[in-house]
Amino acid sequence: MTVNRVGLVVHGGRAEAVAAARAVRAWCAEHAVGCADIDVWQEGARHSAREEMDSAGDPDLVVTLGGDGTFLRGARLAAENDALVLGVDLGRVGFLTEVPATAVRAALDAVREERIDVESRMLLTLRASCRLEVPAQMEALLRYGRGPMLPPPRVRTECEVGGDWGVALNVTALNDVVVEKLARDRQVSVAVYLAGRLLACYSADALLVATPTGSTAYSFAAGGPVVSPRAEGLVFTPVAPHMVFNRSVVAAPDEPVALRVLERSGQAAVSIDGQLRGVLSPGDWIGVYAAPRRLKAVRLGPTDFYGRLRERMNLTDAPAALADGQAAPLWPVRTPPPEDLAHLALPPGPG
Ligand SMILES: NC(=O)c1ccc[n+]([C@@H]2O[C@H](COP(=O)([O-])OP(=O)(O)OC[C@H]3O[C@@H](n4cnc5c(N)ncnc54)[C@H](O)[C@@H]3O)[C@@H](O)[C@H]2O)c1
Ligand SMILES: Nc1ncnc2c1ncn2[C@@H]1O[C@H](COP(=O)(O)OP(=O)(O)OP(=O)(O)O)[C@@H](O)[C@H]1O
Repeated sequence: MTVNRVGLVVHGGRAEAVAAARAVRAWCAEHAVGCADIDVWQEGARHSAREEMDSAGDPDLVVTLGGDGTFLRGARLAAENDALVLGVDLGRVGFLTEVPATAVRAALDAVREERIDVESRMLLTLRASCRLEVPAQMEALLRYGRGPMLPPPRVRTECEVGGDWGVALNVTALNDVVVEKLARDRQVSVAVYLAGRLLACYSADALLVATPTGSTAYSFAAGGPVVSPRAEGLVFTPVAPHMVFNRSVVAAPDEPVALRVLERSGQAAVSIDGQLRGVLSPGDWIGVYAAPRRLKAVRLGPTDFYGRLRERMNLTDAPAALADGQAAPLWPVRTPPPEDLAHLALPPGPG
């Protein structure tokens, strides 16, 4: 895997991330690999993923130095170019990031020497009844948020658009697409369709569609299931629905989840991976589906997703269970697994 150019996305508000960026630039200089900073927070306007990647000289590896938010911003850029993304963990939770800051040079060596795995993760994209835009007066309110907004998503010209099938928008979500109430005091009323069939009409604070990766983010906070990132599917989760049916539904990877704002509902905001991208008025709809494109994430070894879940989410054991005994490993890993277990995902065996 030849890496000719690295794009750096840095959490500029964190000194350790700024120091780690210096280490990446030094490594690139030593190995004659081009390196460009991608300043997604540039003063003034933010740019489309295409523009960011063009001005960084089309990197084939995006390195993020920060937390999960920084990784999500880097993933959006990497997906645009089918580039690899490597997350260096300099955040508060670090659920998505792969390597500690102390291992950044070793990680870059591993990429260069092709001692890595590339994990393919599902991304979501969408079609909408109209182009997504944020009204100009809302920009002023966003100064209470995280700085400048992304430009409106462009229409995917490579797709057939219009007619009953709506406008294909160039958005990719690694975590989730969220439709949420815009006014604090007015829930949204939304009809939800799975695989083209009406599931139910919801009145709720928000409705979200998550990937398996995003199942541990907002969907998890709203009571949704934890889904292995190796599984395929779309998780629909309502947030505070005022109705009896409040469960998540997990759709198959080829089943779209569509959300239509009902006639007398309040307006709704659309967020993609936590970033506000548009406003829906009554009658508007979005259809969310698995993108043909996937994220290519650098892995330095087998991912211990459940270990990370236990550790990063501070999962605690039942007090009575702790009093009743210690959890020993389920199966010994000192010998190769018997034939009937050989096809299963188990911790690495000897050697
Ligand atoms: N109530 C909530 O939990 C809530 C509300 C809004 C948005 N979000 C999530 O925040 C995400 C954007 O992240 P951000 O860091 O830019 O904003 P943020 O700083 O508001 O992040 C929320 C938290 O979620 C963590 N996180 C992000 N992605 C994760 C994942 N896939 N698995 C586990 N934890 C994850 C982050 O580390 C952070 O602690 C959105 O995609 C959405 O899922 C969560
Ligand atoms: N290059 C930069 N210049 C200025 N501000 C920056 C830069 N990079 C990041 N920031 C600031 O840091 C914030 C990033 O916050 P965010 O919560 O997304 O971080 P994170 O990567 O998820 O880490 P954490 O896990 O600590 O939240 C941005 O809102 C922005 O204000």
